[in-house]
Amino acid sequence: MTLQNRSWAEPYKIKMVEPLKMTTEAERQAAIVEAGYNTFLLPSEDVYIDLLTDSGCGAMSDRQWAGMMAGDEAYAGSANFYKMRDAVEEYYSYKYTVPTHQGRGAENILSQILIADGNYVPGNMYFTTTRLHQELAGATFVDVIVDEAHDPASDYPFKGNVDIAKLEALAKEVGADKIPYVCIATCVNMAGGQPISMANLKEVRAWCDANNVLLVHDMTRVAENAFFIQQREDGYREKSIREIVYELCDLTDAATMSSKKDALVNIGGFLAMNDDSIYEKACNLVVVYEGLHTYGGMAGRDMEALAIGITESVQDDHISARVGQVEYLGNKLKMMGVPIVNPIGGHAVFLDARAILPHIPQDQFPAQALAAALYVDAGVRVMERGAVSAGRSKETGENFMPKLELVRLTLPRRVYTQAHMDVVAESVERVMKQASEIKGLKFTYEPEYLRFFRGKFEPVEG
Ligand SMILES: Cc1ncc(COP(=O)(O)O)c(C=O)c1O
Ligand SMILES: N[C@@H](Cc1ccc(O)cc1)C(=O)O
Repeated sequence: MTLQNRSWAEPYKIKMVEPLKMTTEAERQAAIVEAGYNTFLLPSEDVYIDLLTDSGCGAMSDRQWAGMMAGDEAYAGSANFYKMRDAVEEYYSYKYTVPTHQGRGAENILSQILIADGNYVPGNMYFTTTRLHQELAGATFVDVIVDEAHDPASDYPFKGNVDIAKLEALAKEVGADKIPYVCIATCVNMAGGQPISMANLKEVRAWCDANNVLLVHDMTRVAENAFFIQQREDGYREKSIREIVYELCDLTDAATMSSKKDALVNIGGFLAMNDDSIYEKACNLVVVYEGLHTYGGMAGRDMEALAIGITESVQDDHISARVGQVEYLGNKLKMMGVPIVNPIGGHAVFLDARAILPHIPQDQFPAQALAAALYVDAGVRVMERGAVSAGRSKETGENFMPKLELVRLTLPRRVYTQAHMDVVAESVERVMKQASEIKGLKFTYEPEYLRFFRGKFEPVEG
């Protein structure tokens, strides 16, 4: 893909550094026990290379930091809000923008506006917070992603695609009038950072039009999706990321955004749409949950940084280096024989924990155990994305047992170097060699909502 015969380098240079703390293996062993084998509960000071998430932990540019000084912290009508709103319209096509403190704030408001009790919301695989807000608003989430997305070994280039036959079957079963909207994520997080193709999104759009159903876009990683379209889809090779991002957004009616990812800021999000009646309802609700409709929980300076981040996020050089670094790590792991989700994703490399730890049954959470072992080996923090994340069925209370039992090595944007990636890959290789010594885990504490964030575990003995 981007890695041709010549070497490439990041399109920036480093002008400020944050020292990292090294710890001993004994210290890390004590820290993971204290954290209940949950990497979310580790103090970040005890982490050497932090690949927990790509959310809010990217490096802002000097332009963005300069913009922070131009923060207009007026309670109402901040100049930075108008700049952010204009950037959303110019780059993402949506006419109306409602700021929120982060993505899930937007999900909450949108779900409350569009969902009625007993509705169904189809989507290209679930995301934890998105599904929870849909459920809290009274809907049942239905996965309509293509089957290939559930197979880590499949090389299918657009694993984020919707299987239109699944959408059609749902509408036949429950009635299209019970479907308020189809929820499409670009570069599907839980599928391994896998893109939806433009052609498929157009088909979804046509289906929505034919059935009088809205199309909502979780645009958290839209620029990464655009990069894969540019690389893989006929007719897009000569188009810029900026053009492709705009075209993707323009196919949809409304969007929720966690701007802590692709839009290169440390905090913030928004809800955006073209329909003025939805906008009016969103303005009514945002004042209840987030703040006035011109700040929605964001400081003026953060809205300024976001407006600038949007422009940087769609630059071709930026995005090819960003996805290129993920590819570099993924290819290195592949060469070492580590089983990972194929194709390599946009924001992360996903390890196939089932294949690495075949001796641990899924109800003993192999991905959680692997994430903990990786931390102990070299201080690299990663995240479980399997049965713990999937939670329990709201109907039966049973644990979901997803086909994908993964560990996610997530790359913050513009933060680490290739040397960090080498250290990470070597650690994964070392842990894999000792895989048979890793034990399964059981819950000692299970929170009611989004249990993966704060749950605690201990090893299953025997
Ligand atoms: C695909 C996707 N949607 C929504 C969210 C929610 O965003 P936030 O963490 O900003 O609330 C996230 C990350 O959490 C995400 O990765
Ligand atoms: N969206 C962020 C933070 C997050 C992590 C896990 C979640 O299930 C929810 C939110 C991420 O994907 O990394």
